[in-house]
Amino acid sequence: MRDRWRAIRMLARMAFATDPWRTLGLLLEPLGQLTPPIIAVCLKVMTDGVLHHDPVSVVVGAAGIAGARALWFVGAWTGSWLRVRLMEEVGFAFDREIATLTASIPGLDHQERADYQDRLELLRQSQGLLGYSVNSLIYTVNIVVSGLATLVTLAVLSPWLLLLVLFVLPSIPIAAAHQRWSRAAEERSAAPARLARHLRGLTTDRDAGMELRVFGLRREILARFRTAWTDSMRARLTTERRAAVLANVRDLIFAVGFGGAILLALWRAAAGHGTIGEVVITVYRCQRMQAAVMSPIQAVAALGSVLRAADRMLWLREYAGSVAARGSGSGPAPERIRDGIAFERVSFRYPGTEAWALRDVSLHIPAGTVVALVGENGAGKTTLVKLLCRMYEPTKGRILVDGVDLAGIDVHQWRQRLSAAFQDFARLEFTAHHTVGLGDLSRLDDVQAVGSALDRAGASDVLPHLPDGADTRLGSSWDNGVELSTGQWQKLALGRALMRERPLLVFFDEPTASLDAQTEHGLFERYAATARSGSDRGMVTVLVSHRFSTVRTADLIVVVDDGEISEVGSHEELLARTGPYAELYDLQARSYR
Ligand SMILES: Nc1ncnc2c1ncn2[C@@H]1O[C@H](COP(=O)(O)OP(=O)(O)OP(=O)(O)O)[C@@H](O)[C@H]1O
Repeated sequence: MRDRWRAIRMLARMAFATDPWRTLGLLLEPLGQLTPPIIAVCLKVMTDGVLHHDPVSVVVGAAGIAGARALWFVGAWTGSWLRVRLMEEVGFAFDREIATLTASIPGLDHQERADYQDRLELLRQSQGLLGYSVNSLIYTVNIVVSGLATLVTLAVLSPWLLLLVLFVLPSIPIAAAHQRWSRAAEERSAAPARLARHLRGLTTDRDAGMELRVFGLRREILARFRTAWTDSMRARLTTERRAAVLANVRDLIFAVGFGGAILLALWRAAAGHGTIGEVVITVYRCQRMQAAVMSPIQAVAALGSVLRAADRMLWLREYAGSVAARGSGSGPAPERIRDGIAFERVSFRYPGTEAWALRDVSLHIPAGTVVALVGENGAGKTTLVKLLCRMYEPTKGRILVDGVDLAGIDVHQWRQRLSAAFQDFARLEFTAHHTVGLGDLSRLDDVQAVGSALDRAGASDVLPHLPDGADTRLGSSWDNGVELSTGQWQKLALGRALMRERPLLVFFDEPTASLDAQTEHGLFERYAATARSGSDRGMVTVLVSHRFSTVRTADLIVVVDDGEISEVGSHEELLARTGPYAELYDLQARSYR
C-alpha cells in the first residue's frame, strides 16, 4: 500500500511540476461528481415546496438543481479540455526523463545486464501509461467521489440497502489478486518480449539484412519471433483467464444478495406492505448500489497498471541515483599525469556473472607512453579499457592515477580527459562535419579543428568524395543522406577520437579493423610519434590490436591471457624472452611473409 501511495505522489508531483495551473484546474473536476446528492436534496426541497404550496422552496430547489448541473457541466468540460493537454505534457516529460536517466547513468550495467534490460523493457512497454497517468488518476478520483455520493444518496433513501455492500466486498480481494497476478505475469513476460522485439528488429535492421537474405533466415527468424511473442503473451493470457473466472464468482455472490433483496421486496408487496412500484425502485437502487461500489473498485484496480509503470519509473530514478552516488567520487580529475596509471591487484567480474573477466591484475603504465594490449579473443583487453573509462568499477583492487584512487575522482570530469575510438564505433548519422566534431562539443562547428583531426586520423580522403563535402548528411535512410563504407565510417570515428585537444588518456580499441594492415601500421606510427613528442601532460595512449605489426610501435606491450597478465615489456624485450608474445609475433610475421 505504501508503494502505491509513493507512486501516486510521484505521478501527482510530475503533473504539478509539468503544468501547475492545469493540474490545479483538474482537481476541480471531481467536484462535479458531488452533484447527485445536491440534486437529490434540491429535488426534495422542490417537491416539498410544490406539495406545501411554498414558491420560495420551489425556486430554491430548482435553482439548486440548475446550479448543480452547471457545476457538473463546467467540471466535465474543463476537465476533458485540461486533461488532454496535460496528458501530452506529462507523457513528454516522462519520455524526456527516461531518455535523460538512461543516457546519463555513468556505467553500462543497465545496457549489458539481462535483468536490468528486462526492467527497462517493462518500463518501455508501459511508457505510454505514464502519460496517461493524469487521466487515470483523475478518472479514479471521479469514480470514487461519484460512488461515495451515490452511496450516501442511497443510504438516505433506503438505509437497509447498505447491507448489499457486503455482497460486493469480495470484489476487493479479487481485484487485489488480479493485480498481483498481472504484475507477476508482466515480469515473466519481460524476457520473451525483449527477445521478440530483438527478432522483429532483425527483420528491419540494415546490418542484419544481408545475412538474413544470404542465409535464407527470414522464415527461421519469423518462427522464432512467433515463439517468443507467444511465450510473452502466455503468462498474461493465463492471468486474464483466471481473472475472468474470479469475475464470474464475484458476480455470482452479488447476484445472491441482489436476488435476496428483490425476493424481500416481492414478499413485502405480496404481504400488502409495499407496492409493485417499490419492487421496481428496489431493482433500480440495487443496480446503482452495485455500480457505486464496484466501479470505484474496478477503477482503482485499473489504476494498478499505471502505478506499476510509475513503480518502474521510480526504480529507474533510484537506480540512476544510486549509481551516481556509488560510482562517482568528488575529487578533481588531474590536469596532467606525472607518474602514471597503476592497476593494483585488480580483479573484475561483470555484474550478475560468476566468471572472473580479470584476475589479480597489477600493472604500471608510465606517463607519456603508448601501451598496446594484446591477447586472444575474450582475454580481457576491452574489459581493461572499460575499467579505465570507468564504465565499471573493479570488483577487487584499485586503479591509481599518480597514486590517487580513480574511484575517488568525479567520473564526469575524468571522462572529459578521455578520448576513444572503438571497434563497435557509433554511426552517428549527422552531417559528416558534425559526425567528427561531436568528439569535442566545444569545437563542434570548428571547420579547422575537424579538418586537422581528420588529417591526423589519416581520414582526409573521406570528405572530398562526398557530394556536399563536410555538409553531406550521412545515412541512407535520411532524405539526401549518403551511406558510407564501413572503413569510411571507421575513419570518421577515428577523426572523432582525435578531436579533443588535451586528453590524458586515449583509447584505440581495434578501431582500424576495417583498414588494411599497412594503413593501420602507418597510421599508428605517425600517431605514436606525435603522441610522444607532444605529450607534455603525460598523456597515455592505450591501443588494442590483433596486428603485431602495429603493436610493435608501442612503448609497452601487455599480453593478456584469460584475464591475467602474462607478459609486459617492449617489443624487443618480449621477443628476446621468446615467450608467448614472441611465438605469436613470429607466427603472424611468417603468415604475412
Ligand atoms: N558485458 C559483459 N557481461 C558479461 N561478461 C562479459 C561482458 N563483456 C565481456 N564479458 C566477458 O569478459 C571476458 C573478457 O572479455 P573482453 O571483451 O574484455 O575480451 P577481449 O580480450 O577484448 O576480446 P576480443 O579480442 O574478442 O575483443 C570474456 O570472457 C567475455 O565473455
